[in-house]
Formats: sequence, C-alpha cells, structure tokens
Amino acid sequence: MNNQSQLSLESKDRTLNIVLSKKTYNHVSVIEETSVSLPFGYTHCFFGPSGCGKTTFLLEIVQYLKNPKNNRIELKTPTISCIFQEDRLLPWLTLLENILFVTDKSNSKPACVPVDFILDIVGLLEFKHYYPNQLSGGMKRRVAIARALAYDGEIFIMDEPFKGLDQGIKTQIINYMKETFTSQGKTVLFVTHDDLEVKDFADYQYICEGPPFRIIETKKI
Ligand SMILES: Nc1ncnc2c1ncn2[C@@H]1O[C@H](COP(=O)(O)OP(=O)(O)OP(=O)(O)O)[C@@H](O)[C@H]1O
Repeated sequence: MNNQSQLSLESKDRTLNIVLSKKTYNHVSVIEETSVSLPFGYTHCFFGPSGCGKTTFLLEIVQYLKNPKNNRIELKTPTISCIFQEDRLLPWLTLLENILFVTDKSNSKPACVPVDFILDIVGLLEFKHYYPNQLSGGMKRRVAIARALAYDGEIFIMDEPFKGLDQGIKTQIINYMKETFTSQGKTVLFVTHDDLEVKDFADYQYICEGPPFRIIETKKI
C-alpha cells in the first residue's frame, strides 16, 4: 500500500486537517486524493456503502495520529480510544482484565474512567469475571466499547461501534457518549450505515462513495 498522506493538527483554529493521497491495495485504487478539515470537539460521522473505503480512511488517520514523525503536529500527540469492527479481545483475560490491560498506568495514560462505572453503563457489571468465550457477540462488542470509554482518549475513532446491539442498550450507550463527549469537548470520528445513529449522535455527516474512497457531501446535523 502506498503511504504519502499528510495530516496535521492545527492548534490555532483547533482543526484536524487531513490530506490523503491516492492509495492502492495490489494496484486497485482504494482512496482518491481526499482532503477534509474536521473541527475539534465535535462528532464527525462518515456514512457510505459497504466497501467504499471508510475503514481504510479511518486507519490512515489513526496511523498518522500515532506517528508524530509523519505528522506536522503542533500539539502533543493526542491519546486515541479506538473501537474497530472486530472486538479484538484477548481470550486468555477476563472482561475486566481486558479493560485493565489498556487502562493500567504502566501501559497507558494516567487518567482513565473507573472501570465498574463504565461496565454499568454498558450493562456488563455482573459479567466482569467472564472470559470472552463465555460472552455473546453483542456482549463482546460492549466490552470493546467499555474498553474505549474507560481509556478515555482525547480523540475517539469508532468503526461501526454499535453493530449487532439491541436498540435499548444502544440508546443507553449513545446517551452516555453524547453527554460526556459534549461536556468534555471530545473529537469523535465515527463510521456507520445507520441513519438513526447519525441523527442521534453526529454533529457533522460526510457522505462517502467509492472505491476509490471520496467524500461527496458534508452536512451539519
Ligand atoms: N487487505 C486488503 N487487500 C486488498 N483489498 C482490500 C484490503 N482491505 C480492503 N480492501 C479493499 O478496499 C476497499 C475498501 O475497504 P474498506 O474495508 O476500507 O471499506 P468499508 O467502506 O470500510 O467497508 P464496510 O462498510 O463493509 O466495512 C474494498 O473495496 C476492499 O475490497
């Protein structure tokens, strides 16, 4: 895969400016030259058909944010909470240990949200000593969400985070996220196929097409 994208965090206007260059997987064009400016402190939702390149776009951003050598960063490298499409739990650790693995001070940043509080939000407090193979698909999804919330990064990057969750628990988690993200001014980049999630959660919506990935319309919600 080619790697010549540029990304900068501008402290002056508090904007994440992204300029992606053309990307290919095995000579197939996946991302067209794309630039987008995302104001900090808002929830940005990327909406588009399956396979258009949304995950590739998010991964590019994570890669550049995590590697100061590639960035022209004027601020310190931000901490990032990620929720990927796959749950990525460690099977030999309990649900609680999976979360402590990223919030442990030696491994991570000093301030994290108390784990029991977050487990209660995602409805898993009573299952905290279960192992991943004792959990349903939706429960594993909620562990992945709890892990990101407990780590409490300055930027949240989430790829279809609520896929497979029932409406009740989804609403409870979205309400918590909306309230805390707004009050703490978090910047959120989030991919979904669900119109209702856009309506309930997003400040800006970007309609995407592809491959190759491109943003064809930006809407303020
Ligand atoms: N490792 C890979 N090797 C080759 N092609 C790939 C690879 N990963 C993704 N692609 C191709 O890149 C394109 C974009 O994939 P990507 O996963 O970014 O899309 P997406 O919009 O996130 O899809 P979805 O909504 O289904 O998750 C797809 O057409 C896919 O076939």
